[in-house]
Amino acid sequence: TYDYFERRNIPYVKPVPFFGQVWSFFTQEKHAVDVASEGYHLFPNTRISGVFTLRTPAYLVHDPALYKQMAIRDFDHFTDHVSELSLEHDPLLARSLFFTQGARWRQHRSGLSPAFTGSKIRNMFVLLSKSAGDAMKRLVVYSRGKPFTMELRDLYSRLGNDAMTSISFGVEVDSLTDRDNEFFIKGKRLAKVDGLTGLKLLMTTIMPGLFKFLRLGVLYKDVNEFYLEAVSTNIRHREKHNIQRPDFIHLLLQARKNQLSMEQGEDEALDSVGFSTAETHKVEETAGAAGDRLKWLDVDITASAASFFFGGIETTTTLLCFASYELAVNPAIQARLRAEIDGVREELADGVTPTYEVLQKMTYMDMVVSEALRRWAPFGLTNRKCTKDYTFTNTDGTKITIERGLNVSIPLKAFHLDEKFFPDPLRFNPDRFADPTSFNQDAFVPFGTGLRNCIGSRLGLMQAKCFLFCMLSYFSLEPGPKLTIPLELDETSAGLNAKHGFWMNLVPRHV
Ligand code: HEM
Repeated sequence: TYDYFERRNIPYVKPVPFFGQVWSFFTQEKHAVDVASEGYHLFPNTRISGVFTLRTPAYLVHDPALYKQMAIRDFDHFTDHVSELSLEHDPLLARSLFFTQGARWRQHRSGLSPAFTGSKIRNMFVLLSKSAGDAMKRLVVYSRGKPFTMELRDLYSRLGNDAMTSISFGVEVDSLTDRDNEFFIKGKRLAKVDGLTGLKLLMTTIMPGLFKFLRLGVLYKDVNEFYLEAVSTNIRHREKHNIQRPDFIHLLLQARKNQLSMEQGEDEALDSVGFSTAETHKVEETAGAAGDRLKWLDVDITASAASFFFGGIETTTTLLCFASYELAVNPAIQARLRAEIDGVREELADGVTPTYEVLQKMTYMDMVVSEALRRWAPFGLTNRKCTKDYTFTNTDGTKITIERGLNVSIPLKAFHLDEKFFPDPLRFNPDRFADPTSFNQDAFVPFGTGLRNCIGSRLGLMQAKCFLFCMLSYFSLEPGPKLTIPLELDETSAGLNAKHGFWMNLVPRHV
């Protein structure tokens, strides 16, 4: 078994007998993303390297151009993410876009894409900015005009929970005041990516076969039941009272009636929300799938709403935490961003709540957010399953064939921190994005690339920009006494997190 790569003359990470790379995941000396990306640093002169999970060979892509080629031109060879969840044990996650596969994924993705156009996100943005603005006003009252210290991961996950609960599940909650409301508690369990859930998620990607064999579920049973009940009740209430609200439930109900499509009036000018916006690709449904159309039962609608929550909340919270950390430790960058914010205030009806269009044209905000996504990629590793044998040429001219069924990892974080693509990569320098032609754009992939890229990039970016706008309008950010500088990362978390939290002093500005 372990001579698989030797025979093919492909560099590979030497496995720990029987465990392969999995051993390092469980000893947790390094973060799981770094363990999975180890070959990238060991073998700089190849487009791909090998690794073993238990006794099964898998690949790691080293060349961003190869990732792009696999994800776009040769997509038919890599249509799926690797995890396989069971519909029985994970009724929501197994139906969610990230985890569906084959024809079902195609139906899902092409059905959902019209819900993520610039025009639709702009409509939802009204709910988002209201939720963020109201929360900030409550923080201002709480501060009584004096500086106070706060852990920002907790704060942003509460704000994110409220915004996403409103947008995804059609329910308004206030987790700053009502700290233990059920949507916050269940939302935390839904989007939790560390502890046991994180371990199980990790297993679905590195040992999908074993995970399925053990008949494990990732999400807690009570979480599945809570959201199914909440969304079904919400749907019945809307139908009975003919309620329309610009949120995902509304769009998914339109999909149920076959009325969700790219509309004539879609305004393309709203599609780009900054340099990092993921490209939109058209996904065709396969011929065989047409007769077996997705019916958008309540469980499908709930699963989609839950997947937007699951996919969006941790990632966007992570982006906000690390961006805030960099702003706190780089006061000149914070001052420049604040000057840009103050400069657009007079265009806003109330002088503080940002609009979609105003955020769209803030260039320095975009540079700061792009650099935060580069320096601290919230999603450091993605993957593809090879669905059809794939042959390409390596740097030394030899042909390599990835066999059907093998897993391929893509080290997004390693691309972002490679000095060959981004000189002085550990330095937080938004000015890199002043001229994006100055670097290899294939290597900047915070939302992945190709047909299976992130469907929610517009929403994630707009949410992050809106929260940063509100935060810096009302407060200056300074390192708090408990903040470790430089940040010490939590190597045991499945996501990207600070070991000792993001403790900041929030100093009120008088606006
Ligand atoms: C800063 C915030 C975010 C980051 C950094 C991020 C990053 C990513 C990445 C790297 C992928 C995998 C792409 C690939 O395999 O090529 C992904 C997939 C996905 N993301 Fe996001 N994401 C963010 C926000 C969101 C939001 C707000 C939503 C939903 C509203 C969302 C929903 C999804 C879904 C459903 C997928 C799976 C797409 C598919 O398999 O077709 N994400 N995201």
